[in-house]
Amino acid sequence: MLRIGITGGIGSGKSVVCRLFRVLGVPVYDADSRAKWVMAHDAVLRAELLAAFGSKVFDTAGQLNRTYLAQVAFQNPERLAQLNGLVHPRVGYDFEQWAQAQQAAGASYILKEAALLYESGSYQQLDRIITVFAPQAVRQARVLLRDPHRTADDILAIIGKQMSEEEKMSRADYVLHNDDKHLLIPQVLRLDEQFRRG
Ligand SMILES: CC(C)(COP(=O)(O)OP(=O)(O)OC[C@H]1O[C@@H](n2cnc3c(N)ncnc32)[C@H](O)[C@@H]1O)[C@@H](O)C(=O)NCCC(=O)NCCS
Ligand SMILES: Nc1ncnc2c1ncn2[C@@H]1O[C@H](COP(=O)(O)OP(=O)(O)OP(=O)(O)O)[C@@H](O)[C@H]1O
Repeated sequence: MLRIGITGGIGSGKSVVCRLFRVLGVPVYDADSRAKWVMAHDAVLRAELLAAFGSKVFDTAGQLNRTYLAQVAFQNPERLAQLNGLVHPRVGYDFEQWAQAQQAAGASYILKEAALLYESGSYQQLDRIITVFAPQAVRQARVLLRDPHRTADDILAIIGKQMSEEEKMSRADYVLHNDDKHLLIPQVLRLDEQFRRG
């Protein structure tokens, strides 16, 4: 069973691409949302987050306070490194369990979607990597529409914390162009055919 990673900067269109693969029946692991699930449910990690970031990290209902954590982490490189250091190993473990279950169920290949595949080191758990590319101006415009609570400055701060698109593309095995000039579906179908062949 091939393990394929899919990455790209904020707003590049990873989730949209993964939705297409899901329609084709491919199991997809969404690292960003699994990270949030693990942060909310893993008792050891919750205690570590509380110790590192204080009581505001969870709200009165015990839910992860994402707005607070985004403010702290995306504005301060040391705090972000600390957060990543706590969360990424747990997500790596969670992915490994999930991948083994998919293999046992007979999947021909699986996808792992993550904004930080290279930065977190999790590319090492994968056989091949796809980078989804869109120009920065397009990504910013898309995220402003998708996330009304984020300002242009918030988006720039997040972009500044991610590896450049050029570097991600040069390291990837495949690049999907998700600007307004290329059709996405034919690019996804070509890759799906290739991965099913093994
Ligand atoms: C700080 C948190 C709580 C903010 O949550 P919020 O819902 O506001 O934002 P969201 O998760 O949708 O992130 C927005 C975008 O920022 C980027 N991003 C997320 N985490 C990181 C990070 N650690 N470093 C750089 N960029 C990041 C991604 O492109 C992401 O899609 C959340 O991003 C988080 O828990 N991050 C740490 C865990 C992590 O690294 N997740 C990503 C891969 S496992
Ligand atoms: N080809 C496209 N045409 C129009 N809108 C698009 C296209 N691709 C993505 N979008 C829109 O742009 C926004 C960002 O896409 P998406 O959420 O898939 O990005 P992402 O790479 O998963 O971002 P993040 O790293 O923030 O999770 C979404 O609202 C999505 O619907």
